[in-house]
Amino acid sequence: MVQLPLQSQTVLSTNPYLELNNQGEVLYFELKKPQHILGRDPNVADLVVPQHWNVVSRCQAVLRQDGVDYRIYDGDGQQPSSNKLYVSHSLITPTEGYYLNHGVELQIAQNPNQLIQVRYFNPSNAHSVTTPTTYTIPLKQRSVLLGRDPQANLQLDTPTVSRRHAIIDTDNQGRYILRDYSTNGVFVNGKQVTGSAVLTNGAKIRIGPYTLVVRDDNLEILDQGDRIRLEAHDLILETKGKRRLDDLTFAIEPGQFVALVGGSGAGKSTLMRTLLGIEKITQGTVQINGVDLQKNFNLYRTQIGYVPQDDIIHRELTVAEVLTYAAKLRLPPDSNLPTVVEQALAAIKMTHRRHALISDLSGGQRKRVSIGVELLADPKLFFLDEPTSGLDPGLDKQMMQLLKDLAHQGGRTIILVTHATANITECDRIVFLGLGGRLCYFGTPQDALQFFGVNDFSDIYIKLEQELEVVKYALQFQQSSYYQKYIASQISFGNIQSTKSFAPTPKQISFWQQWLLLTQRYWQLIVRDRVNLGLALFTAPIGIGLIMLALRDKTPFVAGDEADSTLASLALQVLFVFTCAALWVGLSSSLQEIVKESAIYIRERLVNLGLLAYLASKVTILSALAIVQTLLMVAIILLGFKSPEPEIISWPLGLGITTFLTLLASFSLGLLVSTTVKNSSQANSALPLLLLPQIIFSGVLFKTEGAINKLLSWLMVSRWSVGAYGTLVNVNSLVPLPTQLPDGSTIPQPFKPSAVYNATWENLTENWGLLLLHTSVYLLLTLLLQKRKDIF
Ligand SMILES: Nc1ncnc2c1ncn2[C@@H]1O[C@H](COP(=O)(O)OP(=O)(O)OP(=O)(O)O)[C@@H](O)[C@H]1O
Repeated sequence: MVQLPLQSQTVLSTNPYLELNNQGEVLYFELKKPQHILGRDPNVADLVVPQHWNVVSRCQAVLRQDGVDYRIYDGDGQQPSSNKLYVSHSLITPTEGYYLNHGVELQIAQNPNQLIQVRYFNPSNAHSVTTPTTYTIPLKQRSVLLGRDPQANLQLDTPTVSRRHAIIDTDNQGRYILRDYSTNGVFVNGKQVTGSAVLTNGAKIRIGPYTLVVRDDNLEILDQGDRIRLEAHDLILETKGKRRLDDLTFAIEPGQFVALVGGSGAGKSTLMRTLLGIEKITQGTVQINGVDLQKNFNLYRTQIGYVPQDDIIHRELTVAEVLTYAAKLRLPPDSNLPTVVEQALAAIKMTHRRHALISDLSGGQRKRVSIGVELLADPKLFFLDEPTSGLDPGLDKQMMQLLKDLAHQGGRTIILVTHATANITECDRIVFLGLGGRLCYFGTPQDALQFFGVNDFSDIYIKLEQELEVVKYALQFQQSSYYQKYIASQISFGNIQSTKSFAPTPKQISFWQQWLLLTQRYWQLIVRDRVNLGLALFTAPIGIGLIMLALRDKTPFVAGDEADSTLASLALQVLFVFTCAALWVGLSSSLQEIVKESAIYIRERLVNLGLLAYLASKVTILSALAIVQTLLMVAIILLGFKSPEPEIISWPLGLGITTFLTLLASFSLGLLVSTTVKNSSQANSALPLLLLPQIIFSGVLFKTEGAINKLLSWLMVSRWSVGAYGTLVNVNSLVPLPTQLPDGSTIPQPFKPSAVYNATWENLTENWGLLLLHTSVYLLLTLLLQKRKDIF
């Protein structure tokens, strides 16, 4: 919060007066009478604004003297005005009005490109100063630093703002130039600044939640963004002809705690995703402080908190580690991370459990940590999808109270989906949806009981089981006094222009920073899961050790003194086991790796996670794992089997490269499957299905004859892996010379030499090249499929 002494404008007299600022055009009105009317129509109003100020209604507001000051009412004191009157984005009603103190600032309309600032001054009662919400600093002839730094000329103290976020200088033509040095970016007139931007008079600058405006030679805070009002206008969502949201209109005031309730399939989650800006709507708008959310999602993506139904935390980390990684990923690198993490821990009342592993926490505590992750960025608009599901009644109550406190004490607007109604009275408003996304009620929980004529909330669910009843109540609600009170009088029907949309290119910490962070986190997750790590490292060596036992003193890769017609087949079988072992461990180490954290990925991607950095961190750690797996496999093979004579390349080196490339291709295939399956159990079921064709079409157990079989074998990692091993061992050379029978014929050999195993460089590099090609194609497909999951 910026708190500075009021920089008052020209004082006209000692009488109270209003200052109206319409995008830089300023008017003053002295207040002398017991009642004044502000408006555009001279027949109605005595404080008349010019006709082209069409944001102002014909009768915009009534001011009635109240002691030495005035109280202001929206519209004519009975009917609201079109664009409404707000104080810090909270609606001022026609009937209750708002008491004016010296220095207070109101707005007509909300959209920063349209709104008119109204300031009230009373020089004779200036001691009752309220903290002014506006702060102006001069820009002329100096360098102005904007940021979180206490030394900044304009301190913007919120976690998503960098210490030195941007600097405004004057160039030699007298123009103001803004340079962006931040992590989360600067938007000027809705466009993201790349490097620098010229600021013209009236330019709107967005930095984190703040909206600033250049007025003449000053920079003014137009909105601190710490209070968010949300309006849904005529929301309709249809999918394949089926209506999922049916013309919903309502407004949620800053700091309200709101529950979306209704029967299963009524559309609660759909509505939440729509309000959150991540579900495309067929018709209607969602406005955040008067700005169309869907068209300006990037402006708000770091300002909105969202806790989906699934936990968005890794179970292998401790509470403090989860919060620290999330803070490093989401906040500017110059943030005071320990303090931010401490504050989040305190807000979720988990300071005492900071070192506990997430897997050791209860469901309610895990949910609290997910909430803590979102609180790091101090969002003023917060969505939660069923945060109390699975909690016992006591925990349900604690969670609802925690959320209520976060809303009321932190000034946050909190919207949650819930099925639990035991503590619904903690909410300020409930949105009751019926089948087909119909609005059956909007208002306080207490009035809901009256409207439906019941004593218990669960009875409302029973009443709304039948679609006919839903239609009846939706209509009844529209005609009720509750609709007038909670919706009609709260909605602004002004002509709201939507600000220009722009390409969604959120700025994020650099690729390398994200990669390093994600790699560190992934490494920690892998080493914490000791059992899986042990299986990943030792399964293949154990498998190979078992073959050694089975073969006893046979040397499959080296021909003995006596001709053995089965030796080549045996060598190929053993090499095939190497391939299968590498395939098995490669696939099983990677199949779960994307799907198991898909909820976390989707949430982090929505904030600022880079897809390339994410996949690169997976490939880095899995490659490191593959190197260790390779070393172990090579070591056991060298120990257990007599090495063949090197023909092209040394056996240990060739063995190592082939094993590593097989592992690389296998884990890439695993990642590809992990990105396509829906859940972890599908990933597990996929393993045999993936291995079977690799075994059948490897060319070892069956000859790959015919075009289709050949093509299929080309698509198998196993074919190229066993091809490379066979080339290194020179399997063809293990076939003894055919024994001639007295009649001149020869005894048929069990193994016919194949061109696939020709011991040449070309053959070896072709096999390795194809393994690399498989790897590249799988990773590219993984990237594309993962990209397709993006909401924007
Ligand atoms: N992606 C989608 N495409 C088409 N229809 C969908 C989609 N997602 C949900 N629906 C349908 O929209 C309706 C509302 O679903 P939604 O999940 O929003 O309901 P809900 O009230 O949150 O239900 P629950 O309480 O069971 O979670 C349902 O009929 C559902 O089948």
